[in-house]
Amino acid sequence: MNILDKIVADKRKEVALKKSLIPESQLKKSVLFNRNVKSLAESLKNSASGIIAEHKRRSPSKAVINQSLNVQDVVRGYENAGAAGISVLTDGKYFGGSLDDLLLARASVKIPILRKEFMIDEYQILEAKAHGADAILLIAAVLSKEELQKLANSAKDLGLDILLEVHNEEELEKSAGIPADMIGVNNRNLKTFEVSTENSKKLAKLIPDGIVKVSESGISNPEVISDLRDYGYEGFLIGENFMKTQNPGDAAIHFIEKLKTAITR
Ligand SMILES: O=C(O)c1ccccc1NCC(=O)[C@H](O)[C@H](O)COP(=O)(O)O
Repeated sequence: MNILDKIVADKRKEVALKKSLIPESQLKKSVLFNRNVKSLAESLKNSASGIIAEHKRRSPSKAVINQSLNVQDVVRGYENAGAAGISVLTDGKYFGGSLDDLLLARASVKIPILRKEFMIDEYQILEAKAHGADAILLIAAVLSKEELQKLANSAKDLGLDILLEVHNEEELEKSAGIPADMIGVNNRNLKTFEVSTENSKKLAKLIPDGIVKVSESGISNPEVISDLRDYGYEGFLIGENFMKTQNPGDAAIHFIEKLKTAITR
């Protein structure tokens, strides 16, 4: 079994357990459930940086990245640096995240927040809304077309933006007709962990017009963003490059300063 299949198998068990403890009716009582969400896609379109900065403590590909920081300090630093949005990993077992991280992030920043999670059930979409997310992630590699449609409808009913993640042409074809606000091309192969930003360039022309293009993973250099903008990308998801430092907010400030120079050259 590859790591992605293992993560999803664990997630199915986790969601089943949670459902038995916290009914959907309780999630809908959260004060955040009726909050007006903000559009991450719109924020990316109107942003100078286009950066979605991620809170990521560890990962299957890198083990520990940074476990010593407060989520609120990290996300405030990102907002202050000029990020268009925040991504919060909520998976506990493989990424060291939690729904509490999402709540703390929500309480700390005004910019849109993506719940970065392996979504396999509509229950998790309700959870995302109840904990203050503005957008959710759907990963084409782990969902059938029918599942994608069902989860996307559920997100749209709650007013949440959808970042639909693909890694190859086949997944992009499967995603046709799904009401995504953003298509994210993952530069990391989630089965082998190989990373290449060339993947974003390869798939760019196959993404339908009108959908915000996001390049995800393995971005550590502003020149890469400058290059990907020429392929129509408006969003750039960056985790490890910021989180591996002692001050991710400062790292984002320096990155965005260099990005401005790279873009104007
Ligand atoms: O990051 C991993 O190792 C990983 C492994 C398996 C499934 C998902 C994984 N990452 C989730 C992400 O999509 C990234 O955290 C995100 O794109 C940021 O990537 P990076 O800038 O390379 O930290």
